[in-house]
Amino acid sequence: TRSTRPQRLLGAVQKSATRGDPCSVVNAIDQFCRHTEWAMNVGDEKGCILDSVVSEVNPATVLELGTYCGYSTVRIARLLPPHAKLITLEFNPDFAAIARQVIAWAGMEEKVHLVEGASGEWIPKIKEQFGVKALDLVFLDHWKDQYLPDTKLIEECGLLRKGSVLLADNVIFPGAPQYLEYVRSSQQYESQYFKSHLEYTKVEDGLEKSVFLG
Ligand SMILES: Nc1ncc2ncn(CCCCCNC(=O)c3cc(-c4ccc(F)cc4)cc(O)c3O)c2n1
Ligand SMILES: [Mg+2]
Repeated sequence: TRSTRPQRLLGAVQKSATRGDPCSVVNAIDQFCRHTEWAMNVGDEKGCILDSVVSEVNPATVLELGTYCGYSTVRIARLLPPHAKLITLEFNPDFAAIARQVIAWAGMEEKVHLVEGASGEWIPKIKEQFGVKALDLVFLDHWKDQYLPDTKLIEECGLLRKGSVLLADNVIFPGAPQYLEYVRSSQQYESQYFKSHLEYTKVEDGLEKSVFLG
């Protein structure tokens, strides 16, 4: 039977990237998605904005919602200090299976906990399961209509502290209008839009960075 797009993306990583070199994994995926087959990774252009936010926050604990093939997981993990933790939630077992291999190829297993399951089910378990007191950075890249309910759930679970940063992908395309309205109008957040493009295209998209004010 025909391979899947995630399987072909993993093949490109195993063919072109160096084991243990996260930058070569990121570059191999970008090359593949730009020149061979588009895939819904945050990509290189928005990825540079992601890098700058991760470097600025220098997080000890990161939550990623929506792993897909692990591109942004590797992109974030490569910038984290040795004992920092990245918890990434993936709903789709086939995506999770590929992401584990991409993360392993990059040599990032130590810093990454990949959890298979729905965000709504797992967010309430994070404190006890991972001994997390607060999330320093949340990267939202899962179902766009889940961004708002999951943000409210993260607040209700007491997972944010003064200065915690939410960074949301695709706020323009496919779009997360209700989420944008919420973080931009709430007194509890200081929001900033980083204009960019949908991965590997000329279509406008961007990232919204929202600092929790407590
Ligand atoms: N609740 C829960 N918990 C955990 C979970 N893990 C995964 N999921 C389900 C998420 C499924 C993938 C989400 N990502 C996207 O849909 C996405 C799409 C495009 C795109 C597509 C077609 C176009 F023509 C143009 C742009 C581009 C992007 O950058 C995207 O991120 C979960 N859900
Ligand atoms: Mg995305």
